[in-house]
Amino acid sequence: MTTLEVRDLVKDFSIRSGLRHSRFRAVDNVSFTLTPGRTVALVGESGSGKSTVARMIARLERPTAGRITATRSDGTRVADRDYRDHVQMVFQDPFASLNPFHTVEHHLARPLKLHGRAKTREETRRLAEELLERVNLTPAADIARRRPHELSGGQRQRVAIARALAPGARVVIADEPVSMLDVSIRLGVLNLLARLQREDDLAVLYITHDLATARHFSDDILVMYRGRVVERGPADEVILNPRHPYTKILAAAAPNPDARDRDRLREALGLEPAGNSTLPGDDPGCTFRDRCPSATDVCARMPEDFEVGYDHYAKCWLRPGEGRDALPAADGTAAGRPA
Ligand SMILES: Nc1ncnc2c1ncn2[C@@H]1O[C@H](COP(=O)(O)OP(=O)(O)OP(=O)(O)O)[C@@H](O)[C@H]1O
Repeated sequence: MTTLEVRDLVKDFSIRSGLRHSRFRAVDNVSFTLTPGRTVALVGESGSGKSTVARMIARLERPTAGRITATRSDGTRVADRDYRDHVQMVFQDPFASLNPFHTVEHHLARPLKLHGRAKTREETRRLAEELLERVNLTPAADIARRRPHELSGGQRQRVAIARALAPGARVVIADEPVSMLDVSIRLGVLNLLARLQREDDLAVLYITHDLATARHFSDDILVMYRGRVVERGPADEVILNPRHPYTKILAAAAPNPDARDRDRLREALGLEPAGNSTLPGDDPGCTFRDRCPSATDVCARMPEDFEVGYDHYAKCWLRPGEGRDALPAADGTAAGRPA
């Protein structure tokens, strides 16, 4: 079993427009832990930084600051060279993630050999077919011989899931794994991920726009807005009892604010297109304050994570059960609150 700890993760990108260079913070001090047998959903609208977090965990992007540590159940830290045996990724696009020139068997044989799980050709074939059966792709021998274009989108995503499990991974990062699939087959793929998670006691990070499936398939939810986690807590709590004004609006825009509905959602939120205004080194205050119906002067300062329920935190100056009048004074003291 493997636990993945993400601490104070930061990613700054430099952007060039003409002769001007500027930097902006796409991920701002994000922390969470993925533990065996649990799913954490990372939700938020397009551009909030979810994929950048996933790409840093998958080591496709180098963090500007912070650390990502994988630990075995005996407490030993997973060395860099073994990291990919433990942590694997399922990408959004099953069409782009498989090589059109290679058979399904080749896609599975490679990680099996690379990570030392199979030595002989026979063993590799047997393990590849076992993996295909586990993801309900049967008859496995027949599927193994096919190339990606001979498979449907759902079947390709199942191959991608089998490939993620091939190295024996115990942590799976699923970045919008069903958003490019036909609506009718999405649940099937999510149910498959949930079954594999139970069977292998996987630690899963499920990245999505869809609050309904986040609630159904996750134990905990993290809500991201402009690079920051603005609310976190048990899935039911966050969806049924949202505390951050942004989560409230997202929850109200549910049931299905998925990729196809992004523009509609943005419109509903009154948000400008994806993009962060957070600059490295600044205290830009609450990044939601320009849209927030409850914002006051104090929101010019960045709020801490306040505990708003059991294991439930919101990065907002508003306290549980308190209204607009109960916000603290601009210096953050409780002076503005009623006696
Ligand atoms: N390589 C890059 N260079 C510059 N900016 C980038 C780069 N990658 C991502 N960004 C920016 O970082 C921000 C966060 O992007 P990210 O893809 O992580 O968001 P997201 O929440 O996953 O959105 P989506 O759901 O659309 O994938 C966006 O403003 C994006 O334009």
